[in-house]
Amino acid sequence: MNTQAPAAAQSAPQADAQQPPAPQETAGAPLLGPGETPKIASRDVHVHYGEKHAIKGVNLDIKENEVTAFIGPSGCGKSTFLRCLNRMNDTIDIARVTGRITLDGQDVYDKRVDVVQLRARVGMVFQKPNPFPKSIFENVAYGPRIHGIARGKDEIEDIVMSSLDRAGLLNEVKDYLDQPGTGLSGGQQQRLCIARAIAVSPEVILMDEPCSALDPIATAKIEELIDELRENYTIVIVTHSMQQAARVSQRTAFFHLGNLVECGDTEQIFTNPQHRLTQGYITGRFG
Ligand SMILES: Nc1ncnc2c1ncn2[C@@H]1O[C@H](COP(=O)(O)OP(=O)(O)OP(=O)(O)O)[C@@H](O)[C@H]1O
Repeated sequence: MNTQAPAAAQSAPQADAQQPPAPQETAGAPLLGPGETPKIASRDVHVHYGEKHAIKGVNLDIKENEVTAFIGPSGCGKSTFLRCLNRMNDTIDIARVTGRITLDGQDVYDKRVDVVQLRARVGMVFQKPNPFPKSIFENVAYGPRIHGIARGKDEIEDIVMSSLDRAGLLNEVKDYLDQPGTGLSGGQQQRLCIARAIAVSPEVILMDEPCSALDPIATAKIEELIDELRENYTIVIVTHSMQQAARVSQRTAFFHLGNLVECGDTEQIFTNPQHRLTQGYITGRFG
């Protein structure tokens, strides 16, 4: 597989605002330069749901220890592409993924890949907080137990405490660890889900609109947390909020009708987009 940036992607053309670009015409810098190694690399990735062509030849590199935001109008394929990165689309019968996605250079769609292990390395946090119907402690302990990450009681307890701490939740719940996770507020439940993802030592955390069900205060806490987490994890976030993308991400990828239209430094995308479709979206001309 050719891993060089397509020439058109390097030269960042100005395309017709009415027409979605062909995949090779992605503006900005979707691929890293020579000498830079992506954590995740996608090459010519297409997704079909039956007849529906939802993702059209996406070439994109995701940098390590950065937050990459996926933005774009509803239905443009952000969540579909996110789900390709840890094979969550495998759970959708009619979804067909082609192309190549690598994690640290290894093909995640290789038949020998253990999908359960892959999803431990590339964890996911969903739009609606979805704690298990178990205690706060058990929500976090479950993953390390089934993955055999921790053996003794003390080791499990250490992981639970440090995961809750990293997710910024420990102080609020330390006296109620045996209470049901579902009894927490929405924002706390989402931080519990982040703690649950962290507990299995992922390298990448995918977040699909993690704040859409939360109030502004809970949202601010999650955004702060995302900023702290990027020191140790690679984060990819789908968001409908351009303000959120601008606040939390270092790189932003703009999708439209299944195409990756433009990708670049978040500041550049929001202040000096190269593609007229990106400009139209961020200035609110469509969405
Ligand atoms: N399970 C599915 N079965 C069939 N079609 C689907 C499925 N999931 C998504 N699609 C279609 O694929 C396209 C991309 O959807 P996707 O949810 O990835 O977009 P999105 O940009 O994340 O949208 P939103 O911002 O509204 O969440 C849409 O046309 C959608 O209807």
